Amino acid sequence: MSQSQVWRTHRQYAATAARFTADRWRKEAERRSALRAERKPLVRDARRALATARAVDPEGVTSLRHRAERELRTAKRRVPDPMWLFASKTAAALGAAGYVWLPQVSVRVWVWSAVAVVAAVTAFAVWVAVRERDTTGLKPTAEESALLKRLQPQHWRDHAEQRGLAGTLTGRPRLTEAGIVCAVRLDGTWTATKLRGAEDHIRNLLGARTSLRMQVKAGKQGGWAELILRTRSAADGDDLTWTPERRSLGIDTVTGEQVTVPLGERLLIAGRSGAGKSVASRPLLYDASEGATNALVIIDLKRVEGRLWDHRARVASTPHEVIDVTDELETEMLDRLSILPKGQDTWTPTPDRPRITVVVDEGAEVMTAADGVPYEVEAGEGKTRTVKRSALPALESLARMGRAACIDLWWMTQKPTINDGIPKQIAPQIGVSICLAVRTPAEARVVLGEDAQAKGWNADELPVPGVALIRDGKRKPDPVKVRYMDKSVVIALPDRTPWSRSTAPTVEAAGAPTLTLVKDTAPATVPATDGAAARVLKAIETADEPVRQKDLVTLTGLSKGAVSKAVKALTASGAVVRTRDGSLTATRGDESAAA
Ligand SMILES: Nc1ncnc2c1ncn2[C@@H]1O[C@H](COP(=O)(O)OP(=O)(O)OP(=O)(O)O)[C@@H](O)[C@H]1O
Repeated sequence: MSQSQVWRTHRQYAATAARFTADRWRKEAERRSALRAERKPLVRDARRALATARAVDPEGVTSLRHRAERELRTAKRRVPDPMWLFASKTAAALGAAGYVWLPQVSVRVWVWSAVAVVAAVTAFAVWVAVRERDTTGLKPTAEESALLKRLQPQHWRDHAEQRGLAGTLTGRPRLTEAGIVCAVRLDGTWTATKLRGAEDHIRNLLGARTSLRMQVKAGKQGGWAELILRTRSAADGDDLTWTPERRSLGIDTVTGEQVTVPLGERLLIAGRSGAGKSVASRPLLYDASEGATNALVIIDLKRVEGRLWDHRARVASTPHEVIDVTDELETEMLDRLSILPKGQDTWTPTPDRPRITVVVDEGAEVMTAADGVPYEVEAGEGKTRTVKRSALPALESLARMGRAACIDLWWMTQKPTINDGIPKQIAPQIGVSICLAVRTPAEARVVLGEDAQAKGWNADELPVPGVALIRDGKRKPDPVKVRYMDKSVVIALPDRTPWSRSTAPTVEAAGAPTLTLVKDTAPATVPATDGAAARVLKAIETADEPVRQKDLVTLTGLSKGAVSKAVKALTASGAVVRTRDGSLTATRGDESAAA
C-alpha cells in the first residue's frame, strides 16, 4: 500500500467516523427539541396549577400545595436540556473532573490522550471539509424539520386518534426535491379518497400552515396512501434563465419537467400588474417569430413590449395602425380560407404565407383605444369621408376563424374579467390559458374556468413574479416557474422581416387554386388573392338592387374595415361603381368569376 493510499484510507475512516458523530449529534438534538416542544406546555400547566394551589393554601400546609410543587418539579425534570446546554454542562463537568484528577495521571496516559485529541481534531476537520463539499444532499428547512418530526410514526400514532385519523399510520417520511413524501398505512375503514377528504385533520396534526400545498394519492400498494407536502419546488436549483438552448416556457415545480406551449393555439395570458406576463410571454414570442414559416404581429398600445420586438415582428402601436393591421389580417384570413383546398381543414404554413401569431398586449386598453377611431374611407367620385372604426370586429373574427387559416390570436390582459379585460366574443375561443398571479378567485375562474377553485387551479394564491398555472386540457394544476428572458436578450435576437400583406406573394406560391376575377376592359382585375373582395362583389352582384356599404357588413359577415377595403379595391378596379346616392352596384355582364 502506497503512502497516499494509506492516507486516503485513513481519511475515509475519519470522514465516516465524523459523519457518524454528526449524525448522532443531529438525531439527539432533534430528539431533545421534540421532547422539549412536547413537554414544555406541561411545565406551564404545572406552574399554573401551583399558582392556583398557592392562592388556596398560602401557608403550604395542605397536600394540594405539596402535590402541585412535586408535579412542577417532575414536569421540569422531564424537559431535557437543549443539546448545546447539555454539551456545555458535560464539558464543564469533564473539565472540573480533569482539574482534580489530571495531576495524578501518568505521562503515558498523557501521550495517548494527546494522540486521541489530535485524531479527533483531524476527524473533525475532515468532516467539515466533506460536509462543505457535499452540496447535492437535501438539507431540511426549519419548517421541513418540524413536519418530518411530526410525520414520524410515533408522533402520528400518539395524535392520530384525537385528530380523527385513528386507523392510519405513517411510514418513514422522505425529503425529496419536490417536498416531503410519506406513505400512510390505512386500515379497512380508510381509503386514499377518504384520507384526501380529511386533509384538514392532517394539517392540524402536522401543524402545517394553511397555504402549504398538500396532496394525497393512492399508494403504490393496496392499503397505502401517499401523502405529499409541497414544501419546495422541483425547479429549485435549476437555472431558469432563457437561452436559445433552453427554450421551454418554464419548469413544472412538481415534476421538474420542462413545460412548453406549442404554436397554433388561441392563447390567453393573464395576471395582475407585475405578475410577470411580459416576461412569461417572451419565450413564446420568440418561438412565434422564429423559423421561416412563422411570423409575429404585436398590437401594443403601451409601446413598451412591442418596441423590443420590432426588428422581428410587425408592431402596431397606434389605434390607426391597429385598424390597418387587423384589416390586413382579416383579409389575409378570409383569403386563405377561400382558397383552402377541398378536404383540407387548416392552412399549411409556407415561408411565403406563414403561420401568423397575433399578440394583443393589454387587451383592455386596445379595446378602449382602438374603438371609434376616426378613419378616412372612399365616398365615391374621388371624395373621402371620415368614419369611426373599431378593431374589435376584426379581432373577433380572427379569434373565431383564424385557427384554420393559421392565424392565431393571443390575448394578454391584467384585467381578467369578461368584457372589461377579455371581450365576451373572444373569451369562449380561448384554447390554452396561462394564468400568472391574479387578484381574486373570481379572476382565476374567468381565466381558468368556472371549476378552477374546486379543482385546485388557485391562481389567486400564486407567488409573484414568474409563477404560472397553464390550463390546456392536459396539464394538472402544478405551478410552473417561468424562464426569465431579459429585454437585452430580446433586443439582441437576429432580425426577421416583419409580416405584411403587401409583401405576401400570390396564391400560387402557396400551392392553392387561384381565384381570378376577369374584366374585359382594364383596369378590370380585382386583387386575385382577396377573398374579402370576392365576397363583397358576390354580395353586390346577387343583390336585387344597389346595396349600401353598411348593408354589406351584414350580407358578408365581414367587419366594417374589411368591407371598406374591399369596396375601395372593387371600385378602383371598376368591378363596382357607386351610384349618386352612394349605393354600390356591380358592372355586371362583362365580368366572370372563375375559381
Ligand atoms: N420569470 C421571472 N423570473 C424572475 N423575475 C421575473 C420573472 N417574471 C417577471 N419578473 C420580474 O417581475 C417584473 C415585472 O414583470 P413583467 O413586466 O413581466 O410583469 P407584467 O405582469 O407584464 O406587468 P405589467 O402588467 O404591469 O406590465 C420584471 O421586471 C422582473 O423583474
